[in-house]
Amino acid sequence: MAPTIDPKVATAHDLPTPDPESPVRARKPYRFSTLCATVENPEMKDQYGSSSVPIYQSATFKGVGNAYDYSRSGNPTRSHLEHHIAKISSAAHALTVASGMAALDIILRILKPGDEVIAGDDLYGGTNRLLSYMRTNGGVTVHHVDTTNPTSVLPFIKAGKTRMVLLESPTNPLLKIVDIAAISKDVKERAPDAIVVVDNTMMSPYLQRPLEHGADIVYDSATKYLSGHHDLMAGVITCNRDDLHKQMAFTVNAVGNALAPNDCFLLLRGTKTLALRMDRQQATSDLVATYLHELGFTTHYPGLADHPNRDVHARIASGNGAVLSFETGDKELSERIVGSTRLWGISVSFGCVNSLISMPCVMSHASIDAATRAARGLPEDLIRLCVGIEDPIDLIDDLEQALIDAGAIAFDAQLNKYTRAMQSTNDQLNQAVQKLGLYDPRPDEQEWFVSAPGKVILFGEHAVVHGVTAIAASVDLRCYGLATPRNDSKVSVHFSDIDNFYREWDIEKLPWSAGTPLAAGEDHPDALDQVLMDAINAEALSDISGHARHASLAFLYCYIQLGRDRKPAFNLATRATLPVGAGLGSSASFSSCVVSALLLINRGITLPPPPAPSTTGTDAPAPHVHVSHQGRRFVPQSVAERINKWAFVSEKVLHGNPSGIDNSVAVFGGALAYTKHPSGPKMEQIQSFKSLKFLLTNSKIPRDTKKMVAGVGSLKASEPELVDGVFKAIQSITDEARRALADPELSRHELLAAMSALITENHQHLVTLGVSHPTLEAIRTTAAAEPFKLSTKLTGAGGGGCAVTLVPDDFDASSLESLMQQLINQTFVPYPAAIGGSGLGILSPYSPPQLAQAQAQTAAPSGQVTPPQTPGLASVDSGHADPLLRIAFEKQNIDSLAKWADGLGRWLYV
Ligand SMILES: Nc1ncnc2c1ncn2[C@@H]1O[C@H](COP(=O)(O)OP(=O)(O)O)[C@@H](O)[C@H]1O
Ligand SMILES: C[C@@](O)(CCOP(=O)(O)O)CC(=O)O
Repeated sequence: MAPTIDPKVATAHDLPTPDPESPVRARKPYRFSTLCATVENPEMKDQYGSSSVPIYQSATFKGVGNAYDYSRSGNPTRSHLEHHIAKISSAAHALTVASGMAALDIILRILKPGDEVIAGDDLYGGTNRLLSYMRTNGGVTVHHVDTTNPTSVLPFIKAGKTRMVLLESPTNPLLKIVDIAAISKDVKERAPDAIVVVDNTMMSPYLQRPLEHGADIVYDSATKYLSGHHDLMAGVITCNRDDLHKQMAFTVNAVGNALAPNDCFLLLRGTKTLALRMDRQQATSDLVATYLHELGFTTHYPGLADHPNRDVHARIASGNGAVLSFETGDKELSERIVGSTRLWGISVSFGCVNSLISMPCVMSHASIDAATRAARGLPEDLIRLCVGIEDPIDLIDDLEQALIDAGAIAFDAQLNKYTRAMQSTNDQLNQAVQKLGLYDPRPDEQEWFVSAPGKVILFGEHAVVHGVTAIAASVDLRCYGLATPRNDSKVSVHFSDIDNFYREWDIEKLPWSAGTPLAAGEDHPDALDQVLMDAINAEALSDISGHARHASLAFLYCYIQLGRDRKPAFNLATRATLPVGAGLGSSASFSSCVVSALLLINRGITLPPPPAPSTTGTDAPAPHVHVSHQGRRFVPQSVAERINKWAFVSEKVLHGNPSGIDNSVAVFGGALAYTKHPSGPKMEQIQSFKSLKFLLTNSKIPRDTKKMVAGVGSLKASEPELVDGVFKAIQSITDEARRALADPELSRHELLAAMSALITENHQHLVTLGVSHPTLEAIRTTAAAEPFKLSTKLTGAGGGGCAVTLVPDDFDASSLESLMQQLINQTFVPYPAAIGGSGLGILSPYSPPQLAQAQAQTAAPSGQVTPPQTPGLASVDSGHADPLLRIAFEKQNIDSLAKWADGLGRWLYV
């Protein structure tokens, strides 16, 4: 290609609208999106007619006296880009440099010592930093003025002194509007030598063309809208004045910060879709701004009817852009909101196709000191939103979920919509919500109903205790825990599944002073407090033995550790649809129920305000649509993590040295690849696991996880080589299983074959570790025999308990029936299991009408008050503190327990 113009001496651009075809019907000028998409420079035709401008990735050009010699001074790809930028900006000249700040640097080098600059007071932090540098090192005086009011600029415009006026409209991040046209006019009249410079990054040439309103130089950080994908850094400068262009082109060449060829190409490509992206981004911004405004947040966006100087903006710009900001009234609340979003990326910058969220005071504007920020009215709690091209419903849903998680909005049952919570601290929020009659803020005086699933370990049990990765998933069998307040000074437990065990303790007689108390809110250390354990055993459990003693010890240990401040009086009733002690993680689901009830009662965790009623997404008007959560995801991650840490403590009391995999599955649900680690477990959700079908068979041989785990520990000590070899082999089995489950190219048939082989292999290693049992081998043999030919392994601690059999998709119902019958004939209990469901659930405390209905339907046996007697309980003023619920829970048939619990109201899940 032979360039025909000298890029260093550009001429004013004619917009490349074709010449009129006839004097009667003239061709109209191209509109903006056409100009963007059409990269054409009639003076630089490509020799091959390439549709896309080639990248001249060359530092030097051969020959002497040609148009290009060295890429710092000029490069054909850059010439194309600069031509294109000038064209879409309706400018005579464009320069492209390494970043937006590089562009400002080039512009500020026009200044000389002694010059005065007038700049806005709501500037981007980087602009502010460079101006401060010029003040200290360049002998330049900078006046920061409220440019939103043109008259406040007037006193600073001094003929012969003012050399530059730096404007931005709308400002970032407060979206203040500056009348560029009025100020330019004033400057030209009073200081004709002064140059008006406009940072147009917030608008891009699509929405605003300051050169048409009197500006001399316009610059953009092209990292933002012009490129649009956050895949490059670039700055562009446009102007109509030849002298200024010449001076700045000289500086670009002299300092060597011109844009590199590859980035020129990317930027050229990005600009082609500028109008398209911006249309979508600002339409969504309008929705988001309206949503926040209607919730009652102070929202800054020029599209809002009450935005100050909106009329000025409408005069100089043709759109509102895609940056907005809002205030919450509380910096910590803002931090929680920002931290709770998932779709909105926490990042500086804007203008990208992906939506971003940030807090300017701690991010983009952190380089302005706090006192200056305060003086310039930049709120510390301000959240900036930079809207991308994602689906607006997803964006608003994600934002709404974050506002809920952070406690910024609450559901108003009367209005049937979310409204802004009055204040932000928990107590203030509780007061506000209490005033609205939404939920009882006295958690120790209300009933809490919780549940957690059991689990099946598919690969890696026992080895996981010693650092090997295991794969486990939740099963659709759960433990339920109901905490009912008492109005005496006793705490009690009722374990229906352990011989209907019931025991109560005088709260004051428990060993509160034994051991080392934890500070309020402190996490439990790794090791259990043995002094406290011994004291509980001696003082509260001396006459109890077996399962009931272990379960009571776990309960009392956590009760004392978590309840020192409140010493709450209540009864905890537990029941499970899971077989206890059969290797399906009953202890972990029990532990998760115990500690979540204790944490709720003691305010160790708090729930966000209530969720909106679910809709299907089609029947409600956007943007108040809920599509992503049906009670799921309601319990925030931080709350789930805290519950999981305490569930692990309870598991340690029960099991001595557990890996933590069982409680993690009980709390988080789904399927997990889990690896124990000194700095905290590594967990990864496995999605594809859910589609596999299993048959669980209970051998009905009781065994004790603690003893089985200890047994493997002793074998490891006596035969380290053997056991380490087995662990290594198990690690490669779990690695292989994870690879297979994640491999999209593996056919279903191949996946099932691989899983079957790995199951068989893993079981053999467990046999070597000595944790199988003749009954488990019998189950395996039955399932492996003709005509079934299925793979089985023990699951969990072994020594009895359950076996798990993989059931292929094409295994017909009658064969399954016949296999189950054969197992039943051998006195085993088989059941097909659904896996991968929800983790920990909490029955919504927000007085669901269904609850009252369910309670009304539960016939209370006449005159019966189940132990403990709780006179006066009915007077407890809470959502559903009613002894009838406890009676119904304890009397419910085990087969209908899950259904009954589901029917009580809305469950809020992790
Ligand atoms: N529903 C329940 N109620 C009371 N305690 C329970 C319940 N489920 C489990 N536990 C406690 O967990 C222990 C069983 O743990 P473990 O032997 O590991 O069996 P699993 O393999 O089912 O987890 C019981 O001895 C008891 O202490
Ligand atoms: C044996 C083990 O790997 C799994 C738990 O077994 P069980 O579900 O309690 O039978 C122990 C552990 O990981 O803590």
